[in-house]
Amino acid sequence: MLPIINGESIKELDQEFILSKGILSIDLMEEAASAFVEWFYGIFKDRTIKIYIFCGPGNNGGDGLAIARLLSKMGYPINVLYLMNGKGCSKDFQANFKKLPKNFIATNFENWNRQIDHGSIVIDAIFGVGLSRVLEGAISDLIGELNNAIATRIAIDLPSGLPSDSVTTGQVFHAEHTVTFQFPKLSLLFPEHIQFTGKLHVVDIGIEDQFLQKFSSNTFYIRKEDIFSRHRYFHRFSHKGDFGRVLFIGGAPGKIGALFLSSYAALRSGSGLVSCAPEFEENSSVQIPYNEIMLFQVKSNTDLGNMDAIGIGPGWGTAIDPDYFLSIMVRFNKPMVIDADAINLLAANPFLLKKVPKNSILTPHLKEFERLVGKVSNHAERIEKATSFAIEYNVVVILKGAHTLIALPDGRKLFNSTGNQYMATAGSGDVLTGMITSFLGQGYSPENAAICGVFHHGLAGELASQSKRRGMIASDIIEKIPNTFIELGIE
Ligand SMILES: NC(=O)C1=CN([C@@H]2O[C@H](COP(=O)(O)OP(=O)(O)OC[C@H]3O[C@@H](n4cnc5c(N)ncnc54)[C@H](OP(=O)(O)O)[C@@H]3O)[C@@H](O)[C@H]2O)[C@H](O)CC1
Ligand SMILES: [K+]
Repeated sequence: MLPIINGESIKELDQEFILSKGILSIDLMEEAASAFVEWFYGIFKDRTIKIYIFCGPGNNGGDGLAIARLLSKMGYPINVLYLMNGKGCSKDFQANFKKLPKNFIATNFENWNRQIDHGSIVIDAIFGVGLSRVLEGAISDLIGELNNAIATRIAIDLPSGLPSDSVTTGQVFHAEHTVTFQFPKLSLLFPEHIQFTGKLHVVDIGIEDQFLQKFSSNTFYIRKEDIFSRHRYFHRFSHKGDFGRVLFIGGAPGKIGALFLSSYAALRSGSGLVSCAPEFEENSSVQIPYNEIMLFQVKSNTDLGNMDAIGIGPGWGTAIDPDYFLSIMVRFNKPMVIDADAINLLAANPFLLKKVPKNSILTPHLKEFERLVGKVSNHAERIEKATSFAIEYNVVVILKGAHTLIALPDGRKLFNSTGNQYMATAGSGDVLTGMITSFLGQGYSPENAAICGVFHHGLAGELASQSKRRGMIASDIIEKIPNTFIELGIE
């Protein structure tokens, strides 16, 4: 997985990397600029579009100058506006400034006529990971102006004003696209920063994962290439029992749809045998809308041990006796997936928390999470609380949202890269519970079930939204689960 390095260690990382490769820091800057330009040309093919590049005094500004040179060579009309500070500019900024072609328009921003043509592109190369304080005065005003311009805004590495690892308190550039180098900076993954980050693109500048690993051992970004090896593979003699026997418990009257969504998602994720136990009076008649799903009675059936995995909570309601939940955990006594009303039950009855089977997977949305751990004021605090909760109770915590966080019991934090805003729809979480439970039942470790479940869920949402956009519903996500296996080459 791709390590995420904190802002303070990035300078040290760059130094060590260039030393180990026998290259100069300006070579790495050139690599970064080329990676940006390759991304840029993939999207903005019209070479008559006017581009303004705002360059700060440090290496982020140096990137901007190198990009200006490369884009101008390709024929794009470029305007460079540079900002000096009292201490002068970085060495690589100066070197790239000298490399600008002779006929190039580069203006000190103090002499700028403050005009941005409508429909042009504004590239923010003012500050990156070297931001040392909140923006003030003329720079803050400039960012405010750029945010009001009728233009497409693109940030290089980080939107200016955004600290790398914490929540911002000041003025920040509002990017439509952020193109970040090698790995996402942590703050780009915070939901409160989505308005600044826009669409996030991570571009490779040639620093290998093994090299990055030396600078971060506990925070990672999950990419497509991390998934293949985490799956189990079956052969033509595999029996339906090999694909797991899973049970879903939940679905009180009026909320039974949640239980069916989880169950159906498990079938589409490859489970061999799927049963569901709705919270109805025993022997009352319940119509299951899918022929492949069996009905199961939990209360009269003492033996839960022949289930490979249990997903509990979707639509369970608020009237559940905590001792009943306890009896299920004790009878099953293996990792289970705990969601929705089952999480609320844990929060309301802390004695139950200590009884949760080790390595179980909890999948709270942000409100359910607060019920478990108390109020949190921002995402940085939420990440810390999820991590300590996972360690304390020896469970996997999946904090659902943009860039879903998987907090593992050994303290590692994994951020997901798939999914989009259209997935914020009723039942989307129930689908995720179904998928994770399915993988757990197919014999995956809790860690791999969580990673594969979260990644495939986001990918299924991306695929479904291609034709459905904001009209996408949870069942559409389920229908695309099989395509995610095809897309990733999973047998
Ligand atoms: N491996 C990589 O990821 C690479 C990254 N590159 C790019 O380099 C930047 C980081 O460059 P750095 O020079 O360390 O920092 P910045 O350019 O972001 O900013 C430093 C200058 O900005 C001044 N500063 C900082 N905060 C403020 C502020 N609030 N107001 C005014 N001025 C500010 C700072 O001045 P100080 O007074 O704080 O010293 C510096 O002058 C990274 O983000 C990438 O874009 C490389 O190109 C290649 C590899
Ligand atoms: K920037």
